[in-house]
Amino acid sequence: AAMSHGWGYGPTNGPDKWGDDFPVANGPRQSPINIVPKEAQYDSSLKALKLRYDPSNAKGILNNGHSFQVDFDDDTDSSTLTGGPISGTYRLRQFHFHWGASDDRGSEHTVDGIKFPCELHLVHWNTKYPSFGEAASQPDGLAVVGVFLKIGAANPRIQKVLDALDAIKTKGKQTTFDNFDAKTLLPPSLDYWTYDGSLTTPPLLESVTWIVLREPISVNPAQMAMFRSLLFTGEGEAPCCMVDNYRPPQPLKGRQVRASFK
Ligand SMILES: COc1ccc(C)cc1NC(=O)Nc1ccc2c(c1)[B-](O)(O)OC2
Ligand SMILES: [Zn+2]
Repeated sequence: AAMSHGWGYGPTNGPDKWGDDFPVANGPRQSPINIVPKEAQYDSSLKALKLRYDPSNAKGILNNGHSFQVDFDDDTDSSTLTGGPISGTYRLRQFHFHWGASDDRGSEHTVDGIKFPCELHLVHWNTKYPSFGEAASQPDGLAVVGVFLKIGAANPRIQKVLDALDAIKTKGKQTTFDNFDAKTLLPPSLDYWTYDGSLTTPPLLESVTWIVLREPISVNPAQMAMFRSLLFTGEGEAPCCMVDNYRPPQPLKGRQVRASFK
């Protein structure tokens, strides 16, 4: 039955219910997955990732009711992803995160069953298509770089993003966010696992080449708490904390996970 109040992460509209409105939820290339490093195949033909981001492309930051995202101007090829497992040029459109109510969970991908407290997704679309929307419905339309966050030392690079969250506490709020270099959010090593998958939120389109970095970045507990200060709900609604906005791992269904490193 159609979800009366839209999809979410609660007991009545969460990941187990998404298949009611989005049958592709049970498709052959759903995401996220549990990554088992020992079963990933090293592929020497995989190229190094090349991320060239122009900080001036950052436009705004938005609470979309499921996460928050930083949006970029993707009208030109000034912020792009090339190399890695993909061919052609993919443009950076936005990045966002998924996180838990406590540090023991929150990531979407897991590694040997381990959940991280948070996961960053940098979303890029294939410029062989005329727009993001078009690309999102094509099997090679999107390339998403996933980065795990672990609890450790404070991360000065993420602080500018976290300091903007006060202004977008409730669903639908957005504010300007300029001059931000998303490359500063990446770890020193760009070693990655890659596999063919999907959006991890409805419409769950099977259009994503996933590129999950092996090395996490760190945030300290106070920074992690700032993620948890956001609300799923809009202004004036009964407040519901934005936490546990992650989909659990989905069946691999015979897919191969490749590694860019030995
Ligand atoms: C209602 O949302 C839409 C409507 C129309 C179109 C064409 C796309 C979307 N959604 C969308 O792109 N989500 C989306 C995009 C990229 C990523 C994820 C979700 B993720 O898996 O969390 O990480 C990578
Ligand atoms: Zn995501």
